[in-house]
Amino acid sequence: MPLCSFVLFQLQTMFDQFILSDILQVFITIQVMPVMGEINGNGIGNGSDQQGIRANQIRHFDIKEVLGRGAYGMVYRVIDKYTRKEYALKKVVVQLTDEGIPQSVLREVATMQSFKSFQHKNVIEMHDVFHEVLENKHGGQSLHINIIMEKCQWDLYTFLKEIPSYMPEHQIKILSRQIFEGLDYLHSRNIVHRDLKPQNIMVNPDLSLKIVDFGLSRNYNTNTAFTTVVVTLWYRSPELLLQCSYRSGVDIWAAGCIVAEMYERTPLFPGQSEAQQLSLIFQKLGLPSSEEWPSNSVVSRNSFPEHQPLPFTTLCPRISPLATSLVACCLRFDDSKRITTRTALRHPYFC
Ligand SMILES: Nc1ncnc2c1ncn2[C@@H]1O[C@H](COP(=O)(O)OP(=O)(O)OP(=O)(O)O)[C@@H](O)[C@H]1O
Ligand SMILES: [Mg+2]
Repeated sequence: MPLCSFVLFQLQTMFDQFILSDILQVFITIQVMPVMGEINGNGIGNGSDQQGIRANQIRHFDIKEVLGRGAYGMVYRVIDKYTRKEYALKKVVVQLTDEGIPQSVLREVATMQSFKSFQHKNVIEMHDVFHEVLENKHGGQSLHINIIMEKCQWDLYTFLKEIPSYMPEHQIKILSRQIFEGLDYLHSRNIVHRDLKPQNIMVNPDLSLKIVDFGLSRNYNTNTAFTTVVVTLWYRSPELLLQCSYRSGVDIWAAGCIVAEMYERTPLFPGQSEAQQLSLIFQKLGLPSSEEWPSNSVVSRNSFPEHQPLPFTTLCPRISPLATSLVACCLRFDDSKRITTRTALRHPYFC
């Protein structure tokens, strides 16, 4: 099937699950931009940007070592051969079969494209996205999506693992504030990250912090209920685990877990299955009352034993009283009572 018909087929079959702006973005990205690519190298960009990347092709970059791996992509350190600037290249390889391009990849491309116009110090700067269609050894074709972004030093997971001792509170505060500032930027643009976790938060030696990996992001409207199973288990909020509708509160829950983890250097709720994750949350924070239990939950409250909340000093012995107060506001069972990014940034913890 020619690539353009294939992409149109993809878009059609995804119509039910994909919002219109995503479709337009993906259409522009996959369908229209290759034409521009012929004129302008193979770039899905405007050929050059303020940072000096020209009509982009992979041969314009020296590919160095692997910086990280994810579900779909490998991330490499690369050097622009012309400007000698260093970047991170996320390469997503998609086999072009009749099964089609994974929706999450299309979503990430669309989101990353829209992020080219967004600028925030705590959200990774995306310089360009371009693609190549390559022949496989056995005759098939694969689509290589190359995302050029600013390169950071560590992800927060590696950072917390490698620092020799506990972080002083003033440093935790610097990092925490930036998580909320990055989220505030995303939420104010109706983007819920949905997969916030230490692996998706980059840290640099000057303690600047950037949120990455919008593979599972999606534009949302206030009343939209999404499909579930998106946030990595340990940082997954109760409404996701109970398969209820959710909004930006899922990121606030994850942020609360991450702030606590920065003090303890160990995850707050390290569940191994969805059921165990819920049990662990209720064992530590107490079983919510029947009034609080969502009426549309697929799991009954009776499935769990009664638990009283444990004091935070037991859960997180290293956390300070003001940090406890902020984390507690992030970890409210009812997402409508959870703190917002705006209010969190005015919390006395940050004053
Ligand atoms: N800009 C960057 N600078 C340095 N390292 C990075 C950068 N972006 C990502 N990494 C590293 O690569 C890892 C994987 O990146 P990323 O989260 O973007 O991909 P992913 O998890 O495959 O995404 P997806 O959820 O779409 O599968 C990160 O956890 C991190 O260690
Ligand atoms: Mg990731």
